[in-house]
Amino acid sequence: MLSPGLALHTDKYQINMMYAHWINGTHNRKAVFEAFFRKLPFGNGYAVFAGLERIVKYVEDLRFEESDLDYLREQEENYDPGFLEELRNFRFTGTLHSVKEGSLVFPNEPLVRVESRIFEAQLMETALLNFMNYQTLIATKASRIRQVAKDDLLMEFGIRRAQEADAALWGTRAVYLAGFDSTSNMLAGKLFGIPTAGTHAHSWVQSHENEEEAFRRYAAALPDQVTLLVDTYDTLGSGVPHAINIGLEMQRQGKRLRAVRLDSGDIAFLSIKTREMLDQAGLSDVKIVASNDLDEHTILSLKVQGARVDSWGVGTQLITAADQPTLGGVYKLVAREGDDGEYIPTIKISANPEKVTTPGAKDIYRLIDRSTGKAIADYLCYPSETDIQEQAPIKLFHPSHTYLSKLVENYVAEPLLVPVFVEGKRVYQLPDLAEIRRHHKEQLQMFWPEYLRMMNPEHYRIHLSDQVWLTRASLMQRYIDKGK
Ligand SMILES: Nc1ncnc2c1ncn2[C@@H]1O[C@H](COP(=O)(O)OP(=O)(O)OP(=O)(O)O)[C@@H](O)[C@H]1O
Ligand SMILES: O=P(O)(O)OC[C@H]1O[C@H](OP(=O)(O)OP(=O)(O)O)[C@H](O)[C@@H]1O
Ligand SMILES: O=C(O)c1cccnc1
Repeated sequence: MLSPGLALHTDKYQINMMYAHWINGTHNRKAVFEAFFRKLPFGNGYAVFAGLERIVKYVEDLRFEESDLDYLREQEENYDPGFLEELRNFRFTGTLHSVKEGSLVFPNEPLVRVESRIFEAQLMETALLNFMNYQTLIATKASRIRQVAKDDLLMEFGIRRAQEADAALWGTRAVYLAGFDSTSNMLAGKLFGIPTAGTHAHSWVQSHENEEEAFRRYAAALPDQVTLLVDTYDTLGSGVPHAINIGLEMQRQGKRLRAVRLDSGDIAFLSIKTREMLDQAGLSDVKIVASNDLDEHTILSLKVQGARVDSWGVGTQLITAADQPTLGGVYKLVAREGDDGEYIPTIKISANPEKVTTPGAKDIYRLIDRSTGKAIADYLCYPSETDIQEQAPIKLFHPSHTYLSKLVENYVAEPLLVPVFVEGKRVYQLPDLAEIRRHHKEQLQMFWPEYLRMMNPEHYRIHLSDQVWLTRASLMQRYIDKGK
């Protein structure tokens, strides 16, 4: 949105491979790639998928502009002019499936599946991962904060500390879809319809001779939304008493001081004292906002300490995912078109068993217990496998200790991947943010609290169908034998 023309928002090696495919005449061969991550961030029990709206817009607008072609021509003299002509006509003509934004997702399950000419699918890897990795990470962080804040108001304050403008904008959207109430980011408010909220800075107080007068003038200017920042000089000695004076003046005028904001010092102690002072002055309806480098850990700790905070302003730690600044999602080739037009499953072998990919284009289903309405496990199978769609009893087995299994019978199987583009045409209506937020809430209700807790959550299982497991095992064996 901020940066038009994203065809070159890619790594050079993608263009190199596109060129090599074109030279070899394999560029029109079909391929299937799947995007997934291997490890949950922040030690959380789930991640919140986000980034689809950005991906959809990217795919729809994916064109090489004349200036892109000029640049490529300058960069690489060896490029055949025919290749650049091919790029000039580049459009996404493939099929893309994706998980819906706001869904709870887990390691090693396909979140986005791209089936198209390898020429197209290869180019898209970089941008698609860039959008999915960042937005999913930030939505997950925000969802964690929502879990500990319970029903308190949550305001996003991060724009100034974000990794530049696009991150502030799309990060804010991710934060909102995962349950924050508002943002201070006006551009995000305008572009995405996110409610905006704000207090005032220390500079407002510093730009006046005295604090009380600064508060009075601010209240006079914006009487319907007054939150006064009380820590510029001395929170309990001057800030809160001055705010109380203004609150009482407003009361006499039939108006209401909304809140005071604490932005330094011991927030537990200061909020408890501030609450007492406000209550004693007859201002029980004035709320307390806290900010200052907060995250889910400090908020939880403050709640345990009995802090009397009604609303939290969270910036730096959230918008930068400071404790884990990347998700590490990958995009792997899982099938390629053979000479006869049939798909051949592909594998990437690794010494680390966790990094061996799962071959073949896969669907993913969430199995929901009919009697409790709660998720049992996610299930990966090939689209050709119909037992899951027919809700037949299904055997779930441990991927490495396959003798450990259980039969699941009374379940509903909800497909997680929905078609977004089919043969180049968008078939998915992007939901608005209100709907995505609703969907995220419904998803949370579908999981037992054990999976949602912030610390040491239960491990939610992803199971492979027999066929997927057998294909993976036989391909691994084939490559191990070849290596001997
Ligand atoms: N009672 C508390 N328990 C745990 N953490 C707290 C408590 N009160 C505040 N914090 C957190 O501790 C950190 C204190 O930050 P810092 O050391 O910058 O102090 P400060 O009081 O903000 O000082 P400054 O005036 O320089 O802003 C912040 O992350 C804040 O959210
Ligand atoms: O700490 P965060 O979670 O990132 O929340 C945003 C911070 O940004 C502001 O501070 P800053 O010092 O930039 O400006 P100020 O003078 O308005 O306090 C605000 O007062 C918060 O402390
Ligand atoms: O509105 C606020 O209080 C605010 C906004 C951005 C950053 N810090 C605070």
